[in-house]
Amino acid sequence: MTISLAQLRRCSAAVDLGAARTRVYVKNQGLVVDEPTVAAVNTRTGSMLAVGAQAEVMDGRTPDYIRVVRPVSNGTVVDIDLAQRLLRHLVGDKLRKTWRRRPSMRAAVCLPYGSEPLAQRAAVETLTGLGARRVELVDTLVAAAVGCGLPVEQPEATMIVVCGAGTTQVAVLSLGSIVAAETVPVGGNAIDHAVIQHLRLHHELMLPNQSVRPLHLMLSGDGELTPGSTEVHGRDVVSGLARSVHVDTERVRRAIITPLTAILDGISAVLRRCPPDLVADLGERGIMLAGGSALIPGLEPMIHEATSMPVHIADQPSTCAVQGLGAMIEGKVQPLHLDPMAP
Ligand SMILES: Nc1ncnc2c1ncn2[C@@H]1O[C@H](COP(=O)(O)OP(=O)(O)OP(=O)(O)O)[C@@H](O)[C@H]1O
Repeated sequence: MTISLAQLRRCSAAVDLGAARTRVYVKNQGLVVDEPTVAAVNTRTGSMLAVGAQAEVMDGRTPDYIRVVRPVSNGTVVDIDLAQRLLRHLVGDKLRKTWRRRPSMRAAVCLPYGSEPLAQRAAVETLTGLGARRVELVDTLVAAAVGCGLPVEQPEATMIVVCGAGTTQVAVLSLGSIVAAETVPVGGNAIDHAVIQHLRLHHELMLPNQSVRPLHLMLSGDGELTPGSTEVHGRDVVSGLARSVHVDTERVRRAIITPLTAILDGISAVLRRCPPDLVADLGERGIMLAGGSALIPGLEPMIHEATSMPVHIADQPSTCAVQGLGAMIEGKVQPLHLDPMAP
């Protein structure tokens, strides 16, 4: 199947069903949904109690009969029915009106590089269940590169690293296609896990999931602006009581280096497989970081130090992929030869 820009231009909506967040771009409206891919379900009745940010704050705070679930794992829809119900709630009237007006509605979905046919089928079924007559699949790496404003259609190399929640995808693109790519099973979740383990080991403190993000924010920024230590609240591992500790921010930064090295390995593997001409281009242009985890403190300088290449973080790293897909359905992108993925 060949996906052309002409086909994408006939789509009314672009969807990025991520493990952490779901984003929907509607033609002529822009980004209408950017919410956590989370639903709270009543296990007794099967009814959905909350979705998105409302459901996320319930995580870890629910009684037995309520479960907070994520229907997407590593970019793959693992529960089609739940994903459809979640999307239906999130888009609400925003998309329903558009779809009612256009019964032959088409949608574009971005999927991780190298997605299995089963994962592609699950994405297509999720969208067709919502009323889409046809679903176009686009590689997240291509969509994110377009969303970052990289000249992917030119005969020169561009390198993109999409750091998601469950995985990090690395690719070198030229002439609108992927020349070499790699998926590393490390993302924001692995970094959160490293922080939680560090506090468990060195401070005997169980950190609630909700507290990891504020800790990230304290770790980011340069050393002068970031305080040397920061107060964290959690539960004492031994007594089970609430406790606060002062955490050395530098030590937490060091604790997350180990999972980050896997991303460096992925970048090196892709560079090794690239023709020398393209690697020479990259020396000038550098590496573009996209995805929510591009903001992980220390990632950018670490990649720069390991590769000696310029490293840039996209302006809006979290929404690059869906914005790129949105630009394609709006017809704002120059002709390029997209790497198609058959449903
Ligand atoms: N400011 C920040 N600092 C550090 N990490 C962040 C920040 N903002 C978001 N993240 C991390 O980014 C991840 C979410 O990124 P993104 O929204 O790109 O993922 P996704 O597309 O849903 O996931 P995937 O690509 O794995 O399906 C989360 O793990 C989150 O912890």
